[in-house]
Amino acid sequence: MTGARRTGHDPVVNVACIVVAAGRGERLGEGRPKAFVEVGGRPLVWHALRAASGAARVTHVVVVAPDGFEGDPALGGAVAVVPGGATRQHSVANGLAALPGDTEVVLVHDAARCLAPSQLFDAVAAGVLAGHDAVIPGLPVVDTLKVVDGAGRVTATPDRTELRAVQTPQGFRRTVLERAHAAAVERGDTDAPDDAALVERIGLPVHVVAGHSDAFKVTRPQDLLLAETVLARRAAAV
Ligand SMILES: Nc1ccn([C@@H]2O[C@H](COP(=O)(O)OP(=O)(O)OP(=O)(O)O)[C@@H](O)[C@H]2O)c(=O)n1
Ligand SMILES: C[C@](O)(CO)[C@H](O)COP(=O)(O)O
Repeated sequence: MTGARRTGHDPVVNVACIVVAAGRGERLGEGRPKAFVEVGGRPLVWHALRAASGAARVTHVVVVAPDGFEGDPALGGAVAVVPGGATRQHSVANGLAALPGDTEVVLVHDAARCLAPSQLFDAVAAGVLAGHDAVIPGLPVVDTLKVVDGAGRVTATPDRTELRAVQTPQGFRRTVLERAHAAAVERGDTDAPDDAALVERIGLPVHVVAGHSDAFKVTRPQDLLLAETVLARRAAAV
């Protein structure tokens, strides 16, 4: 989709979404890139692009695709398709390099979080438009977490009320995300866990908003079963 949108009384702001879909999906073990594994009869990336394009505040969608999949029909919902990199961080950098010059806000989204709803994209974008440099969705953790040393001994039990399991889309002021990625390259970092971590490393605050239970990441085979269940629940609700 193209064209800046006027949202309510906001001035026109171009909000681009980079959907990273170039991972191998080794933990899923389907023998093909995870983003092209199907749930509800459609590839994960198709669902992710549908949600990104359906967000009222998103004006431009770039997808980062694995080798050989650049022309796949599932990518029809994206304006631009760019090649993936060796790590997620490299893939995001490739997407960033392909943004139109007038982009002011960037959302970065995992194709693997294929059922994150459009409202979550809008909520994250709204946080950036309200003045935060970086906004990420997060949910409280449901397990007690332990810090464990190399010998298998527990060294700490963090207070889980302070912990969040973070999701995508993550939203940034474009100049901040570009600075964070450039600083990572200077430091020699190549495989950041997420984009917010790169912003933290340049000393800027990252704001957390409520995540969504449907924004879980398809990582292992049982996650496909959950995705099918969510789609069936949605179909039954219409
Ligand atoms: N070189 C990479 C690695 C990951 N990703 C994307 O980043 C998201 C989160 O990555 P992850 O869930 O780890 O996907 P994979 O790397 O495919 O999974 P695995 O580690 O099991 O191989 C996914 O949408 C994936 O396609 C990417 O675009 N480029
Ligand atoms: C970006 C991310 O989805 C935030 O939770 C996550 O860090 C990706 O992790 P992965 O190990 O690359 O799947």
